[in-house]
Amino acid sequence: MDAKALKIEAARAALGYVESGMRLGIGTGSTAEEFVRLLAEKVAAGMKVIGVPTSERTAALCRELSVPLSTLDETPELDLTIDGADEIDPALSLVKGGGGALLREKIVAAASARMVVIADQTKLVDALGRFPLPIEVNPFGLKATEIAIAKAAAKLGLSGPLVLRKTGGETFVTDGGHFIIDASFGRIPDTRALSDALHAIPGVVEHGLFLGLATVAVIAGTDGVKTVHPTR
Ligand SMILES: O=C[C@H](O)[C@H](O)[C@H](O)COP(=O)(O)O
Repeated sequence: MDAKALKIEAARAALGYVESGMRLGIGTGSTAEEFVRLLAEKVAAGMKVIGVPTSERTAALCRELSVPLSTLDETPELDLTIDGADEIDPALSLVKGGGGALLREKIVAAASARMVVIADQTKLVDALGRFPLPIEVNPFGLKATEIAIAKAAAKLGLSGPLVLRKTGGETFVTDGGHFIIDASFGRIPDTRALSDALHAIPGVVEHGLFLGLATVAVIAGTDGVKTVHPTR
């Protein structure tokens, strides 16, 4: 089974968490897109849900497939968010933001009673940090913010390249108008300490560590789909 097929299997299994009448946070990325496609089939068959998309990209796909949408301002409390991840550890701490949507994803997940993460088995890790950590920053004072990130990381014994994300040769700009610095720190032993240190930097808007947000992960592998609960 190829990676796309595994993503579809995880997305299909996550549909089991969706009930008619729910207010849904809808994630971003290739796995979340498979979920949107399957959700659209359920909606066409009569399921009543209202979705809050976590990116303009997801919003466009939902509109194309006639999945009813709301905004977080109109619908500020959600029953469930379904989203992908770049890395998932045994506590269900996540790295997200490979697609640049981490800020809206985190706001939506925090407004949801539950968050189901969908992924193929390659996303499971023993410790977060193999995937570069996306850090969303304000364009103002970019260099100063980068220096502050490096200093904060060094205090925690972390170091590595900080790379301003580009796409097609241009600086990548998030839906919120911010930039992303991808931080290759390697293994992050204390994710909470790094999260707190990054939040203390004024130019950092948000980062891609999702701690204590995911309630369950639905992981598709070559031997089937399994449900993972956080080990705390
Ligand atoms: O910003 C993007 C999101 O955090 C995605 O959920 C994450 O990058 C995983 O994406 P994919 O399902 O394409 O691997």
